[in-house]
Amino acid sequence: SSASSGSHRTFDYVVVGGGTAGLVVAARLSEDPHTTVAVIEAGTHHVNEPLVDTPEFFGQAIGNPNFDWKFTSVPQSALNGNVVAQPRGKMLGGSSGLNFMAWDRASATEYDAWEKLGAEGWNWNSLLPYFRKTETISAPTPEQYFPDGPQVSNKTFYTFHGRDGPVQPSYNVLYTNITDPFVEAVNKLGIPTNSDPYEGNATGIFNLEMAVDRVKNVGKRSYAASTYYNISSDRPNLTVYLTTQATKVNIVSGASSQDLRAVSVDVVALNSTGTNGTVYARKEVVLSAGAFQTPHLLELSGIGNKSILENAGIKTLIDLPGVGENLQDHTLLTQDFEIINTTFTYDILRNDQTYLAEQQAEYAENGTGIFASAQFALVFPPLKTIVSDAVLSNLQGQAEELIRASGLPALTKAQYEIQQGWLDTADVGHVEYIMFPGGGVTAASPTPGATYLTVYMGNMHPFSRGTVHLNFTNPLTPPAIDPKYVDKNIDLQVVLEGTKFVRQIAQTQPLASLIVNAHEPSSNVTTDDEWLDYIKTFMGTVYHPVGTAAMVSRERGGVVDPKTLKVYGTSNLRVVDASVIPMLIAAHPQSTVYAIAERASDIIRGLIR
Ligand SMILES: Cc1cc2nc3c(=O)[nH]c(=O)nc-3n(C[C@H](O)[C@H](O)[C@H](O)COP(=O)(O)OP(=O)(O)OC[C@H]3O[C@@H](n4cnc5c(N)ncnc54)[C@H](O)[C@@H]3O)c2cc1C
Repeated sequence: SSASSGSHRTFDYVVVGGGTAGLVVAARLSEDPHTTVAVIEAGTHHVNEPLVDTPEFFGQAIGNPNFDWKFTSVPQSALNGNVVAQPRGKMLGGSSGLNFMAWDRASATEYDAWEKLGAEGWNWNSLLPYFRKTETISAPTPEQYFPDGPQVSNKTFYTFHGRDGPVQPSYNVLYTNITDPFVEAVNKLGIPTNSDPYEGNATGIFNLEMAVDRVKNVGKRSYAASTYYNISSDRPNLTVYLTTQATKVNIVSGASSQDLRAVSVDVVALNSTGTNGTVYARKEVVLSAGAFQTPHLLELSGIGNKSILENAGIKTLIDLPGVGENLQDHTLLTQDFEIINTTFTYDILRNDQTYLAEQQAEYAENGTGIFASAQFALVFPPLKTIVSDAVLSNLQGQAEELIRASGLPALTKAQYEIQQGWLDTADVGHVEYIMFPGGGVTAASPTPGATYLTVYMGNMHPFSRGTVHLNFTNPLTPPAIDPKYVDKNIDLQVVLEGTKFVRQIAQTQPLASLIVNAHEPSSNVTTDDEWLDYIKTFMGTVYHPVGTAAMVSRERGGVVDPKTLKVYGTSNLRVVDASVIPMLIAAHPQSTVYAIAERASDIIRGLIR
């Protein structure tokens, strides 16, 4: 039910942020008809909005204030002072409504590392039931396997996948004829096809599930608003405040001198349909505002590093120096190649107006065809597959030096020790390649009539650590986001090696004979210095910030207790979103965020102790 202004603004639970995690928590807590739940969401609910629903339009809502918070980083010193765009979904559904719909998981080792860092109870085995609980998915058909990928039995498939969860991901149904040659070239370079990367080893090259519904809302993005909100929206005990921004959690002394209590949330209307004033929580406040805005709200509420709060003139209620620290993100570098134009690619939507019109009609009629597709192949090689032994040992040396550096925060040191091992591990992807069969996404414009192959490269396990902190005390001013991209030289070097390897893929058969030339960067870019120049000019993000309210021990710099997800020093303020992830994983995070929120909901309901 939608909120009207009025006097009944007290609920058992107030969830701040109706995004990916927030809508899971709201849907699960409101299953009990005697529990009242409010969601405070700054964006609107987009219904029948092509820029959200149509898979082929992925990326087009970025930068549009109706969908995107449009944050930017502070100037990045290792990138010649460039600022890097930091889009975040501003709508019911949050970033699950803005993202590229990739639906994958990391390797078991990477989730188990969270527990090693101190996130007690959070590991592959404890998350697997929640991955399954989130989704309904059909096993791939024989045509949906990549070359050289053995078929997985239904029994095995459903050990690792869900049959009755709200999100409806699916395998793509339309493939271009550049995909198989790309897979075969990657195979030749020692990276095998992985038929089911969802079983705990997510390395290799694989066809992935996409959050595209082909069952219920056929051909549409399957995201938190169309799934978790849809199943709960007509409950009278669930209230959603849209176009309403939370500005502060009000906190008072609690029963014990140790623990403070969150009692209400101040809110500001962003337009005439929004709500001004205060929303009250009888039991708890749950922060699900995402990896940038959750720490921002904590600081605005007096929880954070005392000296940062003092500088801003905010009274410190809980001195918690981990708030807004430990920011980690996957950096992105994009290259494209012109390919011979007898090859069918997504460029056809630019190059063939008849096909475009036919496809538009088919999508409008049936929800099928190229507009229901966003086709990628994902490649997660271990580091040693893409670099020489000499480079590997050099990188290991750099990691060792980083570990020995004095003044390293305890959490970072523990992470580095794990990451150093991963430099030489077979079951952890170190970089990611995303193959998109089409062009038009690099800085160089496509030539009319030409066809392209795009390869995005991401660094999965960076050593650089950034911060997000309040900028001004005006709560409506965005926080200062400083990801410190490639701040550590080892990251720059991994990106350099990873980027150069893309050329190697392009030079390997059967792909090589389909390539006309390197388009962006052009084949003039060959030396390391030229590559580094390209990297520093064009580095962006895969949009995966995590870690800014980490669930590790307070002594280690944690912000929430992993057993309860309660903010240290409070009895009833929890964080449930990507902020709690203690260390990045080699995967796109959304399916993991949904699983975290499912497990968190069981913790809040007392089903896990
Ligand atoms: C452009 C883009 C592409 C991506 N591509 C992929 C992909 O292909 N696959 C993948 O797995 N992941 C992808 N991701 C990442 C993934 O979407 C996020 O990791 C995930 O959705 C984060 O979930 P969350 O619940 O932490 O935050 P969000 O889903 O962002 O939710 C936060 C919510 O809180 C609201 N909010 C924030 N502050 C306030 C406030 N003060 N008051 C009221 N409301 C507030 C926001 O409007 C938002 O709705 C992408 C992200 C982006 C931005």
